[in-house]
Amino acid sequence: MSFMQSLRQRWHSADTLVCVGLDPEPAKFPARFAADGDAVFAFNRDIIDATAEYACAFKPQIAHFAALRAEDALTRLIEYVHAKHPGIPVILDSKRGDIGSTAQHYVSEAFDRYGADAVTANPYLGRDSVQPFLDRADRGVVVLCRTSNPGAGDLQDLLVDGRPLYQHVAEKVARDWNGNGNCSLVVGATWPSQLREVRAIVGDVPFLVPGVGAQGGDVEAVVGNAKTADGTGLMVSSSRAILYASAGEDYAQAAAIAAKSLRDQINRYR
Ligand SMILES: O=c1ccn([C@@H]2O[C@H](COP(=O)(O)O)[C@@H](O)[C@H]2O)c(=O)[nH]1
Repeated sequence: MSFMQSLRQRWHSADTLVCVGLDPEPAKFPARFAADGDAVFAFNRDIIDATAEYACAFKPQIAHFAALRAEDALTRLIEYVHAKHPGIPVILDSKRGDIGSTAQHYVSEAFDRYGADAVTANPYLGRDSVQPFLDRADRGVVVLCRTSNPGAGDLQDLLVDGRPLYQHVAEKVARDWNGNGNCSLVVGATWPSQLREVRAIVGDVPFLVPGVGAQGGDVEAVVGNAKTADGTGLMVSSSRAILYASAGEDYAQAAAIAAKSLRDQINRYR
């Protein structure tokens, strides 16, 4: 099954638009992991098991693993999701982008080395840099459009032909790059009006929406502005607010409660 088919099936079968972000920070792990040489894997595995029921996708962020030299844990975690929670797609958040010949290696990294179902991609280098990702029709390509960070507008809002650059990205992806139907867009929860604008441009193209939870994005505004007509179309992503909901022995239970609470809040406004 392709990424898009898995995602749509998961939205409906599990009735959830929550994407659980996996951003390991060992300093925030509960004390029991201090002496565990495989803590990055073990902590994330527990979070995955606790939150799977509420997840339409998992999103490991590659820098959080690479900085810890924990690429092996990342590989095993993606395998673990596929084996223990089949049907929940994994989005590797690596925001890759380079000339085509190098991009091909980023494609292999995400899909062949790590086995991810989708990957985040930076459109800044243009069509040929994203093409190797687009060609993997069974995998998802999640293109940065209007990111959640405070400085997102520095470049993404620059006017080109009278319209902000992020709107051009949205239009290009929806009209030109999505021939295989495997594209989605990153639009931050912290920008409600931009969510609405991008939705109006791209129709039913799914959004990965980081920025709720620790970054303070408003869930009601996200859902109201960005859901599709059938009440789906979103992967509302939260990492720290779920992962580190408790630093005590109840960390997994607290993560489950946080994920369930986000799912319920989203569903209230769908
Ligand atoms: O625009 C973007 C794109 C990616 N991210 C990533 O999402 C998570 C957010 O973590 P929280 O703890 O829920 O704030 C993180 O991995 C970012 O690298 C983003 O925040 N904004």
